[in-house]
Amino acid sequence: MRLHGEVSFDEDEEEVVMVPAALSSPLNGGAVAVTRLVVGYALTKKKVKSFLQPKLLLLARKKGISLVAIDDTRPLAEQGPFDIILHKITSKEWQQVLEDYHDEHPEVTVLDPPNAINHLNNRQSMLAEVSDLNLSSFYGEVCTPRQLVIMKDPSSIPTAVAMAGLTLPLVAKPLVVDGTSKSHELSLAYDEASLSMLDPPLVLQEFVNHGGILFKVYIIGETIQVVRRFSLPDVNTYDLLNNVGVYRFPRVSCAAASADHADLDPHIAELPPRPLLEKLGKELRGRLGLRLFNVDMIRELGTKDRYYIIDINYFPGFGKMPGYEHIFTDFLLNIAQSKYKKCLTGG
Ligand SMILES: Nc1ncnc2c1ncn2[C@@H]1O[C@H](COP(=O)(O)OP(=O)(O)OP(=O)(O)O)[C@@H](O)[C@H]1O
Ligand SMILES: O=P(O)(O)O[C@H]1[C@H](OP(=O)(O)O)[C@@H](OP(=O)(O)O)[C@@H](O)[C@@H](O)[C@@H]1OP(=O)(O)O
Ligand SMILES: [Mg+2]
Ligand SMILES: [Mg+2]
Repeated sequence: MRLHGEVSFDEDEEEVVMVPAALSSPLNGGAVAVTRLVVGYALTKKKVKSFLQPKLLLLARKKGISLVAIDDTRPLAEQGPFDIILHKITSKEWQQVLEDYHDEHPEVTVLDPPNAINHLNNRQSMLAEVSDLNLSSFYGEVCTPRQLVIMKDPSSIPTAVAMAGLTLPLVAKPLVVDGTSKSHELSLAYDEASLSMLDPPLVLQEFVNHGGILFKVYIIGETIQVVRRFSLPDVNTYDLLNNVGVYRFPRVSCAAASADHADLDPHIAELPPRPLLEKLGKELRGRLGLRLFNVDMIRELGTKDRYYIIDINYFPGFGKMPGYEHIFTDFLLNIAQSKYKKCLTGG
């Protein structure tokens, strides 16, 4: 933990600095050791716009957190010093820079480790940790839709699907998630023959009817928050018998509005039980080795507690989460406090 160690009196301080409890140390005459937490960020322009909203910047400033843009054209070692680095840049070069920097500066918290994030950049590995989760059946069942990975040769898809015994309709998703809009282009395939029109590499996932509502579960460290979003509508037998072909969707989730204040059937709107979400968040945090992500969850239509996880995203659109500025700044301060405590106890 880097303590910048300036000594000042509250009333003389130009900026209002709320010194985190574990970091403040009263000195003679009521002065406090002013501590600044320096958080470097390497984010795309789009992410900076959606995440670094004025309300977050203002609160961070009040709490003594400096958010500093990392210049990726300059060596990282020449910038900072940083206490924490936030990042969502998928290039191999950046990941190497970050790993080298972390080897040199293990005291800096990197949120999160690039190799752990990489797990979420592939729609097969992202769900692997979920498929053997064993959440207590008391709270409900959490699983993933059956899916098949197709690497190449579209003409082989109908046979591969039949052999795997997947049930139509199927959602086709690009295998790799690399931040491009192309990696969010989905298709819904109604019949086997049309599957050969798809463009591998992709995953084919069974479509699960869920009443058109999706639960976005945001995880920021130990805090979990869930919101409702409109999702794809259910597909019934009539639709299945009367539709052929592949329906393409540019980016479903981006267009999906919040359904938190919509007048919905209570069976469909009911949020997943809190204990289930707590357990899920804790398990996934540990298994994925990540602290900043969200999980897209749906409840199978007609069931009370059968949930499917269909997507996991690293450093998602936290700016859309109500009250994120408080949760995120507290999260950063907690990291600093635990490091400081460790430092004091020599741990
Ligand atoms: N197996 C499924 N069954 C039912 N609906 C699905 C399924 N998979 C995806 N969907 C619908 O399609 C949407 C987009 O799918 P998904 O979340 O996998 O894509 P994404 O591009 O990774 O989204 P995001 O922008 O959240 O990263 C979901 O939010 C949901 O509405
Ligand atoms: O667009 P937003 O900022 O809100 O965030 C979206 C984010 O885009 P960004 O990282 O470019 O911001 C996406 O990341 P990539 O896969 O494209 O890298 C993905 O994580 C979505 O799930 C996020 O939406 P949410 O799930 O929170 O609704
Ligand atoms: Mg999604
Ligand atoms: Mg996604």
